[in-house]
Amino acid sequence: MLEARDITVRYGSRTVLDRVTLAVEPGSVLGLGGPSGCGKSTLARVMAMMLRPRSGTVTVDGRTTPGWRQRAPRDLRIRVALVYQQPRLAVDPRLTLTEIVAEPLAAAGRPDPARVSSLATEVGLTPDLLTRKPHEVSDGQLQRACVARALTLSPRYLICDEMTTMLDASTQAHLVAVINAYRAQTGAGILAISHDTDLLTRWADHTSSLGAAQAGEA
Ligand SMILES: Nc1ncnc2c1ncn2[C@@H]1O[C@H](COP(=O)(O)OP(=O)(O)OP(=O)(O)O)[C@@H](O)[C@H]1O
Repeated sequence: MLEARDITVRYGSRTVLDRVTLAVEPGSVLGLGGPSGCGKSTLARVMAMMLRPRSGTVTVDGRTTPGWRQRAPRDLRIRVALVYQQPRLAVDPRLTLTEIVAEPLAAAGRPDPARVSSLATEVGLTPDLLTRKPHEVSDGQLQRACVARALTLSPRYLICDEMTTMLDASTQAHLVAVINAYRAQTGAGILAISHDTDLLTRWADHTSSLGAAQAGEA
């Protein structure tokens, strides 16, 4: 289970999350909705151990992270992958799509071109696209690369933060299908964050909502 417990986050004097608790079960899709600005992306970053909360804990399969960002143990961090809403802000513009997909494997010191190639095929990237750089492809094509990149190290949990909001319906359907297949094969747990209640109803086994009250002043 990926569990956030009693998470409180403040930006300056503003409390964005106030003792929020949320758990993602292995093998299931938890949908998380809530109004714009209520703190969904903030919670996603905390659960991926990329943002240190003011208080609260994140536990991955029974292990509570002792630190955040680089201070979280690497083997714990790579259990949780995050796909962002805006792929252009999530990639190095100098890299080709192949290099983007391969990044986590390269960083781990174990390049695996066969895995990169099979993930690229799964997400629907053709060989001609793989040699291009981000400015030469569409948002949908780039997001396909970001989904493949998120799966390279076989995370136990995948957080999709408004992953398909900027995409056309067919790319959205394809990427949701890829993630569902990954979940079925591996038993991974998915946190699907979206303000699109139709998408969450179709995709998630359970849904939860961060209330507007979370966005109050401290
Ligand atoms: N680094 C930051 N510094 C200060 N305020 C921030 C920071 N990041 C987010 N905020 C503010 O915190 C609030 C919650 O932001 P967050 O992105 O987590 O909400 P959200 O529910 O994901 O919103 P949306 O659905 O619009 O993406 C917003 O008011 C946002 O402006």
